[in-house]
Amino acid sequence: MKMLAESVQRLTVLKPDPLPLREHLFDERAALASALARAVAADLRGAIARRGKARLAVSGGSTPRAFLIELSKQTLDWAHVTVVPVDDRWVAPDHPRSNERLLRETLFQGAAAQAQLLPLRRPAPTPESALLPVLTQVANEALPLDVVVLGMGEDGHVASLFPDLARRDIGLQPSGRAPVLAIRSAAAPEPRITLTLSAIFTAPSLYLHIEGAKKRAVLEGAARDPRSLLPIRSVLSGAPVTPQLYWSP
Ligand SMILES: O=C1O[C@H](COP(=O)(O)O)[C@@H](O)[C@H](O)[C@H]1O
Repeated sequence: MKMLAESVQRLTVLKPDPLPLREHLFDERAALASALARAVAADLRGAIARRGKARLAVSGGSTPRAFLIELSKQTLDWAHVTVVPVDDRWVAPDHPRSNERLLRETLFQGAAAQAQLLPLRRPAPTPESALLPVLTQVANEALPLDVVVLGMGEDGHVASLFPDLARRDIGLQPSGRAPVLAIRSAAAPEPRITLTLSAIFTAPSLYLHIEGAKKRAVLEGAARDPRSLLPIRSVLSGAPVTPQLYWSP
């Protein structure tokens, strides 16, 4: 495994707005996937040791596939782990764009299939019509989280919190009241459902899993610019813990 560097850095030169970020940089995606899986598994074991259960929220999309497969191979008491996607697309669970499908195909394999999956998507026509039962179940069974692994789109979105988010007052507030939000975005081809930052920020371990030079430039731009309205900036500026960046080209 090659790791280029690991350090705690402040990713801005614009004072007074230092944004702490602990960086784990790799030159290969496979090395990143196994290192991140080991780190997340250690956090989950710690949570199970402390309180008998662990709650994990993971991102969807294309980036986390190798990491989720590596995580499924980690030895831990999976029967005491609850997994919730940080967001999902409002499509059938067998649809190629379903984040729930990604989780079932990758993480929920072998011993890890004993974990409890808490899907965000329901067999209802719209995310708005299912919001109350989903929100209630997330609040009761998934929060507070122990570990969150957030991806990021090239437009700076995290989970399904897009730059054109209408309800920034709910989705991006560090201590908002609603843990779940229904999403309609011009950037997304389908309706979505997502955890809000107030739900994400309940976790004492927050990882950013970001791959590629373009996404890194977006991240660093958002970290440098205090006026940035990108959702990733709200993560960096609002997180109550130091986010850990796992990055590879
Ligand atoms: O739509 C989504 O996008 C982001 C980033 O996805 P990627 O394909 O660029 O890795 C992801 O984190 C989120 O969970 C997903 O629903």
